[in-house]
Amino acid sequence: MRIKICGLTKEEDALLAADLGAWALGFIFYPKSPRYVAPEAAASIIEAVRRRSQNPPDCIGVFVNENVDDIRKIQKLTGIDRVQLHGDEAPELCTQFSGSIKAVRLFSETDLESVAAFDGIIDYLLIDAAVKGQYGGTGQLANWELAKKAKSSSAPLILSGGLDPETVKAAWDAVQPWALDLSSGVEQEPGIKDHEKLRRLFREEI
Ligand SMILES: O=C(O)c1ccccc1N[C@@H]1O[C@H](COP(=O)(O)O)[C@@H](O)[C@H]1O
Repeated sequence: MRIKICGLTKEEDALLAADLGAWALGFIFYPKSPRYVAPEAAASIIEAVRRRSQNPPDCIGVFVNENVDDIRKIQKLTGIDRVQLHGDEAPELCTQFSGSIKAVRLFSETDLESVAAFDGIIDYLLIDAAVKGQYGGTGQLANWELAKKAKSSSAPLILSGGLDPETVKAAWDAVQPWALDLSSGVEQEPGIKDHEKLRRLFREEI
């Protein structure tokens, strides 16, 4: 099971997720999020993870409708491995970044048409819950039936949205994604991870 742990703001949480075997760690650079982390703080956490982990996970920066120059500045400052574009970014913007993850919220079947436009441009397609007025970190489940249909994309699928240690197995069995992404479902409070929930998650046999 490949797992991304997102919304990290503390070094000890990131180190634990890395030690438990997370495939990727996510840092939210969207100022309106309660999980926002300043780029300087993220840089220090990423440096610690790379120095102290045997097998350092991919470090991913999450952006919402940010401009290309500001994303590049944060990439350079933090050393993130990839960007996750979690807003209304057009395919043209995604072409500016190699190895990107594009998050898509599927409200209905018609939104599947927008997924096709990213074929060949992105490295991973992330399906998140569709909640009007919120870009992510909602704690709501995505529509797994629509997520399954999005697997027709050429990009490997990462399933996200409201997952926690209790729901990951059902999500994995139902959608068979390439990876799962968890944030609020392994928190004590926004931005602070619950170590017991993280341990329970990685004990799940999927
Ligand atoms: O976590 C946030 O606050 C956030 C804000 C804006 C865009 C994305 C955000 N997080 C991403 O949302 C999904 C699902 O989160 P959850 O498991 O439902 O809490 C995940 O990919 C986070 O990276």
